[in-house]
Amino acid sequence: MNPTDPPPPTPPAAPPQTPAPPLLVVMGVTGSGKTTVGAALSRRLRVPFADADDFHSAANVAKMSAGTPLDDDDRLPWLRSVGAWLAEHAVGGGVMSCSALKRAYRDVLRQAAPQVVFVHLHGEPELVRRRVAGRPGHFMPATLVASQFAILEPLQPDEHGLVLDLGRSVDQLVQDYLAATPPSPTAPAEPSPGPQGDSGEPR
Ligand SMILES: Nc1ncnc2c1ncn2[C@@H]1O[C@H](COP(=O)(O)OP(=O)(O)O)[C@@H](O)[C@H]1O
Ligand SMILES: O=C(O)[C@H](O)[C@@H](O)[C@H](O)[C@H](O)COP(=O)(O)O
Repeated sequence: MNPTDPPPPTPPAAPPQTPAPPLLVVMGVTGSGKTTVGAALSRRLRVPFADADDFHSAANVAKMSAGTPLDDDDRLPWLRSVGAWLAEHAVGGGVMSCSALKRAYRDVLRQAAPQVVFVHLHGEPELVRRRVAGRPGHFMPATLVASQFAILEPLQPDEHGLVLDLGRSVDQLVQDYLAATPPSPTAPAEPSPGPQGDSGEPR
């Protein structure tokens, strides 16, 4: 190499790692607040929201409306369609509210979207029963709350997720999620929170 030759070009710096947008399943028994909190989280995180209630077959809805709990066979096709939505949103992120009561059900969802994070809203059965009894215009009777707690399997240590206290307000729960989830290194600085808490600003 001639000493007057220009130095070889340096390779371009690697672009900064942009973290994937969150892909969440807000899980828990009927009436735990999945729909309400899931929708608030999706606004805060600026990702699409879906409610697994809307993925049930008419037969499943009729069964629950009549006060009969679903069984594993009823739930499998439903979980597969919920998993398909998660897979479709794996890149852009999303929030799905889905009871996902058993480990095996969450395995179906993880198989479709391995990066999914579960946010379990957990709390007192009596508070949940009161909320379901007071919720207007929903097919789920309060009599099914007990059966949902009976089959609920909490997140296991190897499952990616966190547990939040459903007794807190919706704004508090959004903040609890954000506090438990470290901000990404490339995210802009957090603005000071407004008076209403859930400001809809991206994290
Ligand atoms: N954190 C909360 N604090 C007070 N009420 C809540 C809270 N989350 C949900 N609710 C109310 O409880 C009822 C059940 O909530 P919902 O989101 O429908 O639960 P799920 O989707 O888990 O069945 C609704 O009437 C809702 O307005
Ligand atoms: O697996 C089930 O038994 C159902 O999916 C149930 O868990 C779910 O809770 C109902 O769809 C009612 O809907 P909400 O949970 O929104 O009340």
